[in-house]
Amino acid sequence: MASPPTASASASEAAESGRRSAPGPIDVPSPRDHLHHLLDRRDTPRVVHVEGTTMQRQRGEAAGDAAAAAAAAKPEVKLVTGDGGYVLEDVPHVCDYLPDLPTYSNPLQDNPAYSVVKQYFVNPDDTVCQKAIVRKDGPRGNHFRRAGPRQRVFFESDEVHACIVTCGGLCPGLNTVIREIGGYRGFYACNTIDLSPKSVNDIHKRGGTVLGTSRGGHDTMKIVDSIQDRGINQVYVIGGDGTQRGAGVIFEEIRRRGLKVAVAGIPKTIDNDIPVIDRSFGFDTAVEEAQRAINAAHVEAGSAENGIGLVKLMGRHSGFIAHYATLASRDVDCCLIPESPFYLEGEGGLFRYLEKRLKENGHMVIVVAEGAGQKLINETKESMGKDASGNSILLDVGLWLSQKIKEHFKKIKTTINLKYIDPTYMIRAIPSNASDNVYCTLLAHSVVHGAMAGYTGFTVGQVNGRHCYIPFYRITEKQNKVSITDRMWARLLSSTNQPSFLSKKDVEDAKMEEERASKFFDGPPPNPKVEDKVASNGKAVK
Ligand SMILES: Nc1ncnc2c1ncn2[C@@H]1O[C@H](COP(=O)(O)OP(=O)(O)O)[C@@H](O)[C@H]1O
Ligand SMILES: O=P(O)(O)OC[C@H]1O[C@](O)(COP(=O)(O)O)[C@@H](O)[C@@H]1O
Ligand SMILES: [Mg+2]
Repeated sequence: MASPPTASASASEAAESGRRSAPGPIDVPSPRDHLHHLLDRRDTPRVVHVEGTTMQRQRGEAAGDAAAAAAAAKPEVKLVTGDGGYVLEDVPHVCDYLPDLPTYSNPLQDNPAYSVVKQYFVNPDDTVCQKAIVRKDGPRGNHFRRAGPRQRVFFESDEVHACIVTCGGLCPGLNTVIREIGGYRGFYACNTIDLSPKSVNDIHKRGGTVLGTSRGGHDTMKIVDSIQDRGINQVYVIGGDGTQRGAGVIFEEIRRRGLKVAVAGIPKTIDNDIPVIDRSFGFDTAVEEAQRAINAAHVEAGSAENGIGLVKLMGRHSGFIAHYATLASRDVDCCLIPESPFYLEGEGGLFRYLEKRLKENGHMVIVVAEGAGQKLINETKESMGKDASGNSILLDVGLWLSQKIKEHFKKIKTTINLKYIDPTYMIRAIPSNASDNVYCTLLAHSVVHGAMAGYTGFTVGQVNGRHCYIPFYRITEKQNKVSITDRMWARLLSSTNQPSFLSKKDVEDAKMEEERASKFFDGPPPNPKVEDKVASNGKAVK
């Protein structure tokens, strides 16, 4: 097993030195506070804290009673602290609960294709920092274990009996990931397909998933029974936040049963709503494909008097596709996303802006993310309940908005030509583009390397351009959202010239909220206050 990085200062020393009182309305975390945030997460009561090279495990399952079993079923936070406010949020390893497993030399070293590589195996101590921007006097911050092939592996090739499962909505690139992981079996007897190099040969050129997908129906005990009965020892789970949550529960049950089974996730979401990682696969493809719909809307709008082209794009809670598709297109006059509430009537409202834009330009294009304006719609329509996975079913903002715009212009006796385009399912059903294909391939390789090395209970992800292994709880504890207080959203506002729909107070509230969230979830900030400085020996610098 990979040994954690050495640290000259003890965590308690570093933690003690970092403690400071809250200096203002926004409490900037010291390294100690940050550690406490990690340790105190509601759903993560069990902690394995590693100082330097010594692992100290604090686990309750040995007691064997119900409380201990319940505690054992909760996710575990595995921390390694080092010099200068360094924190590694490590992932579980099969050796954590099966300490005496044999290891084997990685068969890849005999692969002629890789013989030219200078240093093929990654150093087991390599970690990837979560925040790319740090200051010389700031803490080094949060890190994740670097992905890649290890010299020693915990599974012999012949012994591997893997399964792949895809869940949730479709996303371009699913088949590429399946193809690159290689093929094995799924969970349920009447619902599995055997994959072979031949059968997966050209699936990356097809949209959808050759395995099929579904929502709901997660039954942890049945799934783990099935894994056990079939002798599966590597489980690859491709899916979004819901799926990764499900994978976390499967992993906990597998650990409770003491099975030598690696459970690894590959984050899938066209919405790009998974936190921590740079972007999710399929997102790039979706933004590219959305251009076709936006172009069509622009052509339609530009060819009619007072033409309005309205395009709905996916994005349940996160408007990234709409945001980036708008920025890429430059033909869009207004982009509406779930993160930025808007209103229709009055000064600064959508209708005034539409009237102005039509007067100036004779036509316009609006892009709306499917989760935008749901509160507004709910004022007049009943909610649609939940899907089988428990996600709220959204009301169609595109149809609603089309109706509202038509009613408004009728009221002010202005003739308009509105064309509504909903390309959502067409976008997510296409195969991945070249860039996503390469991304999926590399993610698939990284996840297999992790499982072979015995890591488990992790999701593979790209952070600051490097692949790493991220504990499940980090991926599922919050959603990645468009930050309406950062430069990227400002760039969009300046490119479309649309109103921000936000009052000064809304902006202040949004800033406070985002700062609070990043304090809790993202680790120490790059610019801690002077009193929070920590020297390389872990002592506070005054
Ligand atoms: N908290 C959870 N525990 C166990 N399984 C879950 C949990 N949340 C979602 N799931 C399961 O994960 C699968 C996919 O979830 P869903 O929300 O539909 O898609 P996505 O993974 O794309 O977000 C479903 O089968 C759902 O039942
Ligand atoms: O109609 P469906 O198939 O339930 O999917 C709709 C949802 O699926 C998505 O495409 C992806 O959502 P998930 O990542 O949760 O699967 C959303 O953008 C959309 O709201
Ligand atoms: Mg989801």
